[in-house]
Amino acid sequence: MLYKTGFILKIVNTNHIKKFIQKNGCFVVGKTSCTFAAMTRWENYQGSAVKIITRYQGDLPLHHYLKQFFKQHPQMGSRDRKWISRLVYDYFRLGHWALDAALEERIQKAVCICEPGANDFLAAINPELNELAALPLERKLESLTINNSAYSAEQLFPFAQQLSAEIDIKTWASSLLKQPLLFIRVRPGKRTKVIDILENQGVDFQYLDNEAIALPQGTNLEQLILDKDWYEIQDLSSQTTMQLLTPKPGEYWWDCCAASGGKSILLKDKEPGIKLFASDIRPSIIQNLQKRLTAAKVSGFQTGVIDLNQGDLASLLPRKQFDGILLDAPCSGSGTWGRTPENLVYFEAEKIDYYADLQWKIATNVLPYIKPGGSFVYITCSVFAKENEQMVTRLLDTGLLEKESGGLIDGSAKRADSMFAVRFRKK
Ligand SMILES: C[S@@+](CC[C@H](N)C(=O)[O-])C[C@H]1O[C@@H](n2cnc3c(N)ncnc32)[C@H](O)[C@@H]1O
Repeated sequence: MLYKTGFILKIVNTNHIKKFIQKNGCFVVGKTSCTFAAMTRWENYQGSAVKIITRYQGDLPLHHYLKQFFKQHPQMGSRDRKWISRLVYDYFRLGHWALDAALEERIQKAVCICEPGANDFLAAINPELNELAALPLERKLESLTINNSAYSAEQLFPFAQQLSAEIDIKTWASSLLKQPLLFIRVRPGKRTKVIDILENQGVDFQYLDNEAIALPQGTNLEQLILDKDWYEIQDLSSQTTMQLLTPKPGEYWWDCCAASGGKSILLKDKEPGIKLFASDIRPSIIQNLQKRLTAAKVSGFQTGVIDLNQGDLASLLPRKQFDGILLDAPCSGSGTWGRTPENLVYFEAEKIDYYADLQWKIATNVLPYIKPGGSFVYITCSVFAKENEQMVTRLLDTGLLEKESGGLIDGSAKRADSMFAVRFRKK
């Protein structure tokens, strides 16, 4: 803005303007009177958030989009980037509630609702809302309207009809208004070392059951824990799926939608004595998996690139049958929308059928490769019945499987993702 207003540079000392900008965020010229009006740092943040929300079309993950945006605006420092990102993420957390409202109103109310208390942005931009921001979430939701529209869970989350029966829409929708925590899984034998570091560095952490530790979002783990094989970043509910995995030494397991290998490492940590085959649909994904497993010092695994949406897989597999198959299926990801609230706004309900069809095809294509008596673990990070309970019913109807245990893993009260995981036994 400063550099467009060339004539100012002629009449005012440039250092003076630079100092002014550092303090206030920017500098504008009143068009008619030629008097100078200061745009505060906070107005600037709001302006940038409006720009981002207007331009973003949901076609790539929001964190990638923000990264690109900040790359194009290198003058923004880390504090600026953090604040602008917070405003944008809070905006999307409101889901479909009053999407037609003016962006500035919606951003300010989103910050009031989603931030845990009074904050510098609202103090500067809207002190009245800042007073409300200190109240408990329920009180804020009762007292606020956006563009004259009152809050309801169904307005925020219009897919209530599709939810798994165990999920209460009110609790679910309000859980989306809070940013989830960062969870790590401490690798075997590293618990004391990791906890010592976190304590010595004064990190505000919570040690949970098993190997899980909850940390505030934004904790810079890479700087804190230099040994990368001491922990894995893994959501709490994803860690909980470990309870269903029962690999025994010498068994041969197939992680058939392995992505970068989060569950492969989980399997190997649970039972290092298994042999593991990990596959996914694209070579680049498998290259990442190989790097990640090597960095995690995991050995004894083979990999493959396989599209499971096709019939005869036998020639692509390292053996005819496996003791266990883990299918962490491609899904709507709706159980993780607390972390990716942009999907709450851009998701189209027809996609649920697309994923359910794909999950069915993949599951029925891999079933022949499980030994009789072997395990089949089906996992999604979805909260939709069609991808979860209804898929279990369809799989049981094949007559090939018995359900052993599992179901919904509701992470909403723990500020974690929600997942669905079931272990079957092949008859
Ligand atoms: C939910 S992710 C798996 C996450 C992984 N298990 C983990 O713990 O990090 C689902 C994976 O399924 C893969 N996928 C999608 N369609 C596929 C197909 N037709 N055949 C094989 N894999 C597929 C995706 O590439 C994606 O990596």
